[in-house]
Amino acid sequence: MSDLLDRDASRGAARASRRRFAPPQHEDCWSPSPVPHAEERATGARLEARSSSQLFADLAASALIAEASLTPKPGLVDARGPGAHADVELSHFLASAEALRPTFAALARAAEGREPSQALREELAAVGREGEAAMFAATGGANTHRGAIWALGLLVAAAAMRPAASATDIRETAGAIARFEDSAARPLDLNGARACRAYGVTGARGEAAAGFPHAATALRALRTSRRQGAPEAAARLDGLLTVMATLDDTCLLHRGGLRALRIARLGARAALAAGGAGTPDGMAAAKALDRRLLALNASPGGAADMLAAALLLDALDPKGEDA
Ligand SMILES: CC(C)(COP(=O)(O)OP(=O)(O)OC[C@H]1O[C@@H](n2cnc3c(N)ncnc32)[C@H](O)[C@@H]1O)[C@@H](O)C(=O)NCCC(=O)NCCS
Ligand SMILES: Nc1ncnc2c1ncn2[C@@H]1O[C@H](COP(=O)(O)OP(=O)(O)OP(=O)(O)O)[C@@H](O)[C@H]1O
Repeated sequence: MSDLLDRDASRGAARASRRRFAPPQHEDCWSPSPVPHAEERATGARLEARSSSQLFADLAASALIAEASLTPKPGLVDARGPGAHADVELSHFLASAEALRPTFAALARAAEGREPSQALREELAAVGREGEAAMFAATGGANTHRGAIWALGLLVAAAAMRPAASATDIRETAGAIARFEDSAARPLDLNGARACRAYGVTGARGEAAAGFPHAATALRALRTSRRQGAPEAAARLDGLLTVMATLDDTCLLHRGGLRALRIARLGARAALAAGGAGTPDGMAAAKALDRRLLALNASPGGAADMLAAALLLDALDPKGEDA
């Protein structure tokens, strides 16, 4: 895919000119990401043998690093620069992912041997909020991963409760936890909640309560593109685009309203219809979408979280036929 990109633009020039689909500065932006690959991924048996909170935490952190490092991505922070975000770049995302390992391990420990319940939901929420504090400490106050702590945190907890379960079982268990109310939640008026009220969507909470259907969508798209021979980076970008095509992403809504959501959806569909990220036409369409999102200062952060969730599920259930 890299030969589809403008080879001569430097990252700085690309940022200045907003031509963000320039080639990554380092070729390793396109090399396989830290998410374990087939032979390295935990098989069901190995997962059981190594069933430890640290394994789950490492898989979750690897998924976050892989998502952030995937380059290019429309509107999002990646190895080329901050995308539509003023206050963060890739180094913040990498530092945040590292800082969150203890949080994911603690979530897994808290969930081991448990069933979904109100008490568990509230224990996980307390750990999740500590994770948010660790993220803000690591990034100097920037929100790199709040949505991702929520989604991957619930999935890690579910995976710890159901060792060697399928991706579908893990998603459904995570949904069952999310459907309990957290009575200790402070009434924070966050951007996502405001967008949910303003536009009548259910956002990150609704996605979780439904068992993360868009993580399933991303995983199916990722595996389909791999089967069709797409390079790994293109398959991951196809996963992201497929989620963008349908998700009610409150990150897009709060930054750019319905117009941004509509542009993101139509642009993602156009890139997929043109053949996806592994083809010249698909990449050209993704490149056009990136320019439009940057002009709107809009970023599909929720879709990025669903890609990270899919990469985690892929590592937890590498041989799964289902998603
Ligand atoms: C539920 C959370 C994400 C708050 O969400 P809210 O929508 O109110 O606000 P906020 O703007 O912070 O987060 C929204 C983020 O979710 C992601 N997102 C946006 N839209 C979607 C969507 N449709 N689907 C999935 N994720 C989405 C984006 O990253 C976005 O930035 C979360 O911060 C929370 O409640 N944390 C408390 C800790 C907790 O309960 N943890 C549980 C165990 S991990
Ligand atoms: N590569 C990425 N680039 C940007 N956002 C991402 C990326 N990966 C995941 N995200 C998600 O996007 C969310 C950040 O969205 P956003 O910047 O809109 O946050 P905010 O703090 O609500 O808003 P604002 O920055 O506009 O004040 C994070 O919570 C994170 O989970």
